[in-house]
Amino acid sequence: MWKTLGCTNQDFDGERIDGMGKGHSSFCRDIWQLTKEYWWSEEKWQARGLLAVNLALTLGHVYILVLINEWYNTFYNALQNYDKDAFWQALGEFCLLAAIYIIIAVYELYLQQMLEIRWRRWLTYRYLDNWLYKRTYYIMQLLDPGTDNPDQRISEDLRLFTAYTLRLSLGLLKAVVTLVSFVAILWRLSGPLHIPFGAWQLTIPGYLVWAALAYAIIGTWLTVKIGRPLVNLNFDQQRFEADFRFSLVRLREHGESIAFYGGERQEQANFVQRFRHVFANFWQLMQRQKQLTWFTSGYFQLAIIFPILVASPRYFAGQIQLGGLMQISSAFGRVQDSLSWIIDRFSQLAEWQAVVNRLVGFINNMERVRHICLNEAGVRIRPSEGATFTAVGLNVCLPDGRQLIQPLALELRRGDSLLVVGPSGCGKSTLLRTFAGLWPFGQGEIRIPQGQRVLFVPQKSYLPIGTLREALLYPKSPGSVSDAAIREAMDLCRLEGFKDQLDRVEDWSHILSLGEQQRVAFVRVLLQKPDWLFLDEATSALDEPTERALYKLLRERLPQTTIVSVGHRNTLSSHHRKKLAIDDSGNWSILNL
Ligand SMILES: Nc1ncnc2c1ncn2[C@@H]1O[C@H](COP(=O)(O)OP(=O)(O)OP(=O)(O)O)[C@@H](O)[C@H]1O
Repeated sequence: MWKTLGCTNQDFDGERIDGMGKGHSSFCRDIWQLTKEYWWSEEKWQARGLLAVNLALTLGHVYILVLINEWYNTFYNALQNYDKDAFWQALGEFCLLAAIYIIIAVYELYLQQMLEIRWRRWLTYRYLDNWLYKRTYYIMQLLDPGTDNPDQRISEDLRLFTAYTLRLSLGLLKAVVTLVSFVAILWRLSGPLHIPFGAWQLTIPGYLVWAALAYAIIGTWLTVKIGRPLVNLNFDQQRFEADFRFSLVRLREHGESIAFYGGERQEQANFVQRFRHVFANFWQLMQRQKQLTWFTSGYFQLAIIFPILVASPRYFAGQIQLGGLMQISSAFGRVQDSLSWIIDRFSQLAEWQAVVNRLVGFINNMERVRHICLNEAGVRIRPSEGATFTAVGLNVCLPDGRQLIQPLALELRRGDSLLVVGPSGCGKSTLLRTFAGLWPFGQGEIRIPQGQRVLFVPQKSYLPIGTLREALLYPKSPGSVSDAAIREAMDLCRLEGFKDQLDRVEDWSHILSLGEQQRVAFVRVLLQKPDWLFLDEATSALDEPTERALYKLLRERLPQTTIVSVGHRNTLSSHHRKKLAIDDSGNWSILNL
């Protein structure tokens, strides 16, 4: 049954990472998918304007480099010719060029960073919207365990993506323009090379250009070959680091429970185990980077003397002066720099590709789980026509397709109260999740009255870190209810001891007892006044008199509210009019109390 519905988490195996082997066209498609929306968004004019200024500065940068290269010729010739006037004039020119260069360099970085952070802000909000939309964050946990650490993707990967995309694409542009400009200069300075072959003579025009091209292309090819495994290694490194960090955060979150159990040894073993992955992967990364560094540093050292070596025959033949030799050396360096740009950036390109894979995988999987839930979920939630809550042929299953509860038919009217009972693990909480539209596994239909307030209260309610007022009103905003109303609800729910602490900022889940946290949930109920209230063992940590008082309060204050409670205690029966009993095999019956 579940296979035809497609509603099982076995449909997902996470995104596949093929690294460089993924294919350039699909990589470009991925980049385009991530990039296009911002440049056509409501921020497009600011973004495009900033990009245009960045492009102009990049081109200006290259132009200044060309002028400085020309300056080499003048300056070294002045030195060689002992020409003092030309020397001072060249120094003056240099000061001017250097001043312009500094201004361009400062604003190039500043405006690029401005564009980076604006783009990151836009993408972060978009990813957050997507992640929170229609409870995608929760459904992903059920349907798509392959998407690891979404938090890291939103905080870290988006930062890297915007930084790399801008730096690498502007860097590429600079490299191409520099290459074209300096190849032209090198060609002009180079002259032909004559190689004698017995009676014949081989003439290579512009031989310095060919030497620079050959040097850089061979170097680039070797670097790509050596550095290719870095793509997957970087991807894994990010994942292992995030897993390790997350396990540390869990210790902090569950510190008390772990301390009661004395689970430090177990936790330590868990940390060590996770850190082993970090270590082992980093070790491989190191080895690979070592190989790459052997190569690249040798390559760059050789690049210092290589141009002088190849241009020296013309110098010693008296065809060029010292200024020409120095200009050749500088131009050769620029050609080689821009061609071997990929060498310098290889590990960044690898990481960039890993980041793009992760982000595209994340956004596609978010869309996929939402699509499945909207179109293929077995349990459909529809608005009901009257003021009744109805479940029709509701078949609740586990993610692997096993049936939990036999097809259920249920009708609840305004003011009704239903207690759901059954042995532990029979599916009571899962039934409430299904009512809330959080559980897509199964079949059937739920009809919920439209435009009415529905509130689900779990055994342990979420308490945000912040003021007690925020915790009491969650998810409403702090200004939405008066302090007088909050204090009155606190009195009624026996939280009067905290009335003067509404502004205290704390992690309240670590301060309030479980019973107090359950009373906070009842304050929320009184303040939010839902029409339909679902309570999942919401009074399990309270003593019986307090439980009785709170249910009495609900009846007095919210007489029209329909209450569905899940619980094990016999005392709960007296607060409800109907009982839904479920057994271990998923059979059910409804009794009047
Ligand atoms: N995300 C999940 N993936 C797989 N199985 C799950 C998941 N969530 C719950 N289950 C299983 O579904 C079954 C029903 O769980 P549920 O929490 O609904 O039981 P319950 O009747 O509320 O139990 P209790 O009375 O102990 O709270 C259990 O066997 C549980 O292990």
